[in-house]
Amino acid sequence: MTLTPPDTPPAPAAVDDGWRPLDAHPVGRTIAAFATRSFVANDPHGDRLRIRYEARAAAVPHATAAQPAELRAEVWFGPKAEGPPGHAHGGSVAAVLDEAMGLAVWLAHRAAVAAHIEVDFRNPVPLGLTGRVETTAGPADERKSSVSARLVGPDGTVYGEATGIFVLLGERHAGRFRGGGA
Ligand SMILES: CCCCCCCCCCCCCC(=O)SCCNC(=O)CCNC(=O)[C@H](O)C(C)(C)COP(=O)(O)OP(=O)(O)OC[C@H]1O[C@@H](n2cnc3c(N)ncnc32)[C@H](O)[C@@H]1OP(=O)(O)O
Repeated sequence: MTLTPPDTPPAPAAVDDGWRPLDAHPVGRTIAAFATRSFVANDPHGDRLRIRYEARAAAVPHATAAQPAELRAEVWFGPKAEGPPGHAHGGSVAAVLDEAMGLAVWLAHRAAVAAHIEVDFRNPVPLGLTGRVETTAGPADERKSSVSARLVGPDGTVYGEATGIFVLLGERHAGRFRGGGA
């Protein structure tokens, strides 16, 4: 007995496009551990934001102009992300884009913090949307990397676009961004 009607075309063979969960990569494991504590990603079962990162091996560990780092995420905006009625708060959209850009730079180069970001809100994000964040981190000089990101819906709608300058952490920042908390 088959559950497939005879006129249904066979499912296309799965194509391995190289994307893996972030923690499947050596550098990505450290980054994924950081993300379990971060403002954006720390509540994967909550009602605000749920986000899952993936990376492509070719991007790790050093991006070049010809081969930029590729980190992407699937993100869900839940009811507690509300800003305008029924829609996501701009801060939640900006935070998602900010974090994804930071992690993309980290994946491509090393840990970095945002020095400057710009966000364009292209369309209001309906609560309940599951969208995709795509990032592109280019090459870095000794101190910084530029990076861009966008949030796209399943139908191709672009909800937000961002660019950023991320400063790579080095000796001069020793102690400034230590872990901790109260
Ligand atoms: C294991 C590790 C744990 C930590 C992990 C953290 C991961 C986080 C993951 C992601 C989380 C999500 C992400 C987040 O939310 S990160 C959180 C939000 N960001 C911050 O809290 C950062 C606060 N700011 C600072 O601490 C300092 O200002 C930094 C460190 C950023 C720079 O101070 P520093 O004294 O070090 O730098 P510099 O002055 O020598 O400048 C260096 C270069 O950068 C250029 N520049 C500087 N500022 C700007 C600007 N505003 N626009 C354009 N360009 C700027 C500058 O011209 C120079 O370029 P050049 O002259 O070399 O060409």
